[in-house]
Amino acid sequence: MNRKAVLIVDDEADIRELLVLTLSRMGVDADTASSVAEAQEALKQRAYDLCLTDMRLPDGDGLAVLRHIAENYGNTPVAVITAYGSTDNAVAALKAGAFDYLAKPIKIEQLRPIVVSALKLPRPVHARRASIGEVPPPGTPRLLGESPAIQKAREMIGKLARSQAPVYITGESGSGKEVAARAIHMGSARAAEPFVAVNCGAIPENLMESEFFGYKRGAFTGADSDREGFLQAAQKGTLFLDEVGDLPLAMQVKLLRVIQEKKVRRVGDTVEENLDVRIISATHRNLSEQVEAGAFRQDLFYRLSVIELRMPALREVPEDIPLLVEQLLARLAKQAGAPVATIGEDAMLALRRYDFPGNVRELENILERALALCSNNTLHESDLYLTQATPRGEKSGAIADGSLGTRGLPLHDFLDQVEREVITKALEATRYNKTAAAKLLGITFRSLRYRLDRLGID
Ligand SMILES: Nc1ncnc2c1ncn2[C@@H]1O[C@H](COP(=O)(O)OP(=O)(O)OP(=O)(O)O)[C@@H](O)[C@H]1O
Repeated sequence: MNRKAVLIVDDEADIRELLVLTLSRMGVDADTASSVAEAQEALKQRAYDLCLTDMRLPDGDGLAVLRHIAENYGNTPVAVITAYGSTDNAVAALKAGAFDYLAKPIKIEQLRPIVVSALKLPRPVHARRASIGEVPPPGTPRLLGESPAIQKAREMIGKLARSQAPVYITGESGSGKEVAARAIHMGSARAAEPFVAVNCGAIPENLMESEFFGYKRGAFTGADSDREGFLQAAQKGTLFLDEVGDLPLAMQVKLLRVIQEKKVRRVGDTVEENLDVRIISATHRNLSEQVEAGAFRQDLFYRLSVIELRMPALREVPEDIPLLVEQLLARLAKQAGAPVATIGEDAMLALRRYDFPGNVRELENILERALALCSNNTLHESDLYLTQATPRGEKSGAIADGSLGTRGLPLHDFLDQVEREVITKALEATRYNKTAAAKLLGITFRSLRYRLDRLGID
C-alpha cells in the first residue's frame, strides 16, 4: 500500500517533533521544513497528501506556502496553524483556500480529525482533470442547469468539497441552497458521515438548546434518557443550518462558542465532548442587514460566512428553463412510473417568460400540478396556471394587447374563469371524487364545496 505523506512546515523544532510523532503514530510519513523556501524544495521532491504549515515563518507566512501549493500542486490540501485566539488569521487562510486550520496550542484531539479528513481526499494526481466535487458519488443530488451562473456554482461546490471551511449559501427560497449544501457534503471527505439538515426557523425557542446540544437524563422534567442533539448527530459529518438568521440571539452565542472551541456539552452534563462538524449555513434573507439591525451577531456572521456561495434565482438563468423542464418531467415520470409527458411550445414559451418567485421548487410544483391536470400527457399553457400579471421580459408586449393577460376580462371575471377551469380539471382528473379533487388542489373539502356553489358548478 502507498503510505500517505504529510509535509510539516514550522520553524519551531518542538512543534515539528510533536507533529512528526503524532503523524507517525497514525501511520503517515511526515517530512519537515522550517521555512517557505525549504517547503518549496520539499514539494519538488515528492507528492504530499497534506501540508500542515504554521502561519508565521522566518521568510514569509503560511499563506505564501498555501499560494505556492495552490498554483503548483493543485489539489493538495493545506491546513494552517494559527496563533492562539487569532480568528482573523484562520478566516483569512480559509478564504484563501486552506483546507482547515488548527489553533495553537496544538491539541492532538483536534489535529487527528483534520489529518484523517484530509487524507480521505483522493490523491492529487495531475492527470486527473475533474476535482472531487465534479465526480459526485451515486445518490448525490444534481444541481441541474448549464447556464454560466449554475456552472460557476457547480465549480465552486467542487472546490468547497475539498475544504472544511464554513460555507454560507445565499439565494432566494427554492433556488437550490440545500441541494448545493448536500452536494458539497457528498463531494467531501465527509461523504460517508451524516449530513444533518436543520431548519432553524422551525424549532420552538424553548426547545432549541436541547435540540442542538442534546441532554443528559434528568437534565429537566421529561428528560428520561440521554439524547443527542443535532451537533452530536452530525459528528464527523456536516451540519446544514437552514434559515440561520432565525436563530435567537441567545442561541447564536452558544453556537459561536461551539464553533470556536470545537467542543459541545449536553444540557445537564458536566463533561464536554470534542466536536468535528463542518457547518454550512443558508438563508434567503440579507444577513448583513440583520447584523446591522442588531438581530444577528457580527462575530457569528463572520465565522459562518467565511466563504459565500450564491445560488442564482431561476429568473436570472432563463436559458436553463428548457433543460430543467425536460429533466424534471423525466424525474416526475419516473417517480409516477408513467411515460414522460410532452410539453407544447406554448407552455414552454409561457414558462420562459414567467418570473418564478419560488424558483426551481415552484417550477417543480407547476409541472407536477400540470401533469395531474393535463390531457393526453401533453402540457399546454392552459395547464400551467401561471397567474402572474406581468411576465418577465416582453412586459410591454403583454400590456400592449390591452389585456394584461386577463383574456380581456375584468380581473374578477378572469379569476372566476380560471378557478372554474382548474376545479373542473381537478374533478375530471379524479373522476369527480370531490375529496380527491380538493386534495389535488391543496384546499379543504369544505372550501371546494363552497367554491362549487359559488361558481355554480354542478
Ligand atoms: N439547480 C437545481 N437543479 C435541480 N433541482 C433543483 C435545483 N434548484 C432547486 N432544485 C429543487 O428545488 C427544490 C428546492 O430546493 P432546495 O430545498 O435546495 O432550495 P432552498 O434554496 O434550500 O429553499 P429554501 O430557502 O426554501 O429552504 C428541491 O426539490 C430541489 O431538488
